Amino acid sequence: MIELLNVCKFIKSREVLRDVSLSIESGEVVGIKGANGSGKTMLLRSIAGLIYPTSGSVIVDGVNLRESAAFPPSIGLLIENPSFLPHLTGLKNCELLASIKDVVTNKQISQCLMDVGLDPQDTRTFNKYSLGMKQRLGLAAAFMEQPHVVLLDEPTNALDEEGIELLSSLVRKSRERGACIAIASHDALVLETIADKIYLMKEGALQPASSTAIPPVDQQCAGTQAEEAA
Ligand SMILES: Nc1ncnc2c1ncn2[C@@H]1O[C@H](COP(=O)(O)OP(=O)(O)OP(=O)(O)O)[C@@H](O)[C@H]1O
Repeated sequence: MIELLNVCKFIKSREVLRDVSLSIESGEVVGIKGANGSGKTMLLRSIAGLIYPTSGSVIVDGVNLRESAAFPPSIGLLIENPSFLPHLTGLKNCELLASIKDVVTNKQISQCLMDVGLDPQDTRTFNKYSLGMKQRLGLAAAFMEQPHVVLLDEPTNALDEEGIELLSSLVRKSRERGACIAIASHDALVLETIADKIYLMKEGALQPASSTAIPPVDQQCAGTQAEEAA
């Protein structure tokens, strides 16, 4: 479980997170939307233990990140541009990353590449990948160890329709196995499709997003009739 309590973060006297409280349960997908520079990435970075709050606390799977100076024990991250070694293939890059924890087999890594629509046998090196292929590889790396916490920053960047479908399927499967998932995205439609709850980040403060859903047809008619009557 992820729990943020009254998190404030100042960077050079600028408040980039303002009294943010948020909890994400196991098996829950939380979407975060908001304007450029509103603080979405900062929020994800604080959950990942990449920045510490100036005040307040971030507790991930029972670990208070600031107190223990630790990273969350089981985490998959796609934050900003995924960086890989340019002269290795996608498969080799993932195998190298996986060797750090050594919790997945090469067969599972190949399967994860296929799950994002990449060919594990592709001999092209990362520097020959298209933007969308790079993004897909970033997603494969984030999901390959089946982490309990998954943080995705703009995961639909550069993805085509098929890529977005595959991403949605990976998110659904992770939710089913009980992962806590946070997704920051400008793509409101994708968030509405895959998130259980959606929040709006505004100038560092987090608030529940008002629904942008189209009202049911009968209500639309009622509205039109009322306008006509008036
Ligand atoms: N390395 C940094 N040093 C200082 N301030 C930073 C740094 N990175 C981001 N900021 C500031 O933190 C605030 C929040 O930035 P953040 O990257 O979280 O926004 P965002 O909502 O993810 O935006 P976008 O939609 O453009 O990705 C902005 O005011 C930004 O200028």
